[in-house]
Amino acid sequence: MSLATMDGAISEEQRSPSAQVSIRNVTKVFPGKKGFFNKLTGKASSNFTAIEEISMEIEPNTFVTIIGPSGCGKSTLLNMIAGLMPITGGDILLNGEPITGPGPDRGMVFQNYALMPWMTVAENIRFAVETVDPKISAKRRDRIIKEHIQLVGLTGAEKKHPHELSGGMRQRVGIARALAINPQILLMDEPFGALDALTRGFLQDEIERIWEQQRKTVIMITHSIEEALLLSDRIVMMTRGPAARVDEILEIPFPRPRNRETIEQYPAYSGLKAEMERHLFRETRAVEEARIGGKK
Ligand SMILES: Nc1ncnc2c1ncn2[C@@H]1O[C@H](COP(=O)(O)OP(=O)(O)OP(=O)(O)O)[C@@H](O)[C@H]1O
Repeated sequence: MSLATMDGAISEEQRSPSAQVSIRNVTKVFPGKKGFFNKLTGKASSNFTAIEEISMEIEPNTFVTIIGPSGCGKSTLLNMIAGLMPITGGDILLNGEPITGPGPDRGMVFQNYALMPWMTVAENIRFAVETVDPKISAKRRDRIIKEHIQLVGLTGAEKKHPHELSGGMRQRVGIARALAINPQILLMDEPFGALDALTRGFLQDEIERIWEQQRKTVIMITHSIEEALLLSDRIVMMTRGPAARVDEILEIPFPRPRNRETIEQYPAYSGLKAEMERHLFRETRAVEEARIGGKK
């Protein structure tokens, strides 16, 4: 990934010719409501600029995390990369082509798992595989399902339904389903946010192990500084909203495979952690101050 400027703009020479994802001056404005009440009062609620002129280039096989204060627009940005939400201004390119909607080149993992409750583990994965490739042979499909259930450590749970699984196991299904369509990019929106600390740690280790095997490009949102430092090659720190921007992009130099027990011993670890803490405290404090000021 290259570039990170306070004003978000990138010049031609900063643009990476090898970028897999190019986010160029992207802005998202949510339109104000024009409901019945607004018609009666003659007042329309004003438009809301969530993010403004965000730019970054992401090279293949990099693990990128996005971190920033609550409500700054992380999910908005990820949803636009996923093609689930229209872009107001700018472009998001995947391999040089503008993203205009969702596609099998991007697999998504959601915080709330988003599994089909009436389907078993194997059926949830099968559904995704068949949606992407309706003509796939049964033999190949079943092999993909089996391999991905194995990959996330769920062998034996193939016939269980989501309600029979713990949160950690459900998210393993979510990860298997996203990877089973063999996407170029894995998009993860706070994938471990709903899990207890221990399960979260186990799944972080699993993601690190799977990433070592597959080296897919990952773009992940997290609120955890330690999680970002354990998993990322680059950490994108966003400013507070409205009109959130990229403040800085940190390069994470630790060698791989990484291990949570040893990573803290690298000399750069404490400095990077302190920098991220300072950023998040500063941005979150400003959000709180604006909120209190707004209530007066
Ligand atoms: N559909 C929508 N209509 C209007 N405003 C929206 C919509 N979706 C998001 N927003 C606003 O855009 C801003 C960014 O929201 P978003 O969910 O992307 O932030 P986030 O950084 O992912 O938050 P969190 O860390 O709390 O999950 C917020 O102020 C939110 O209220």
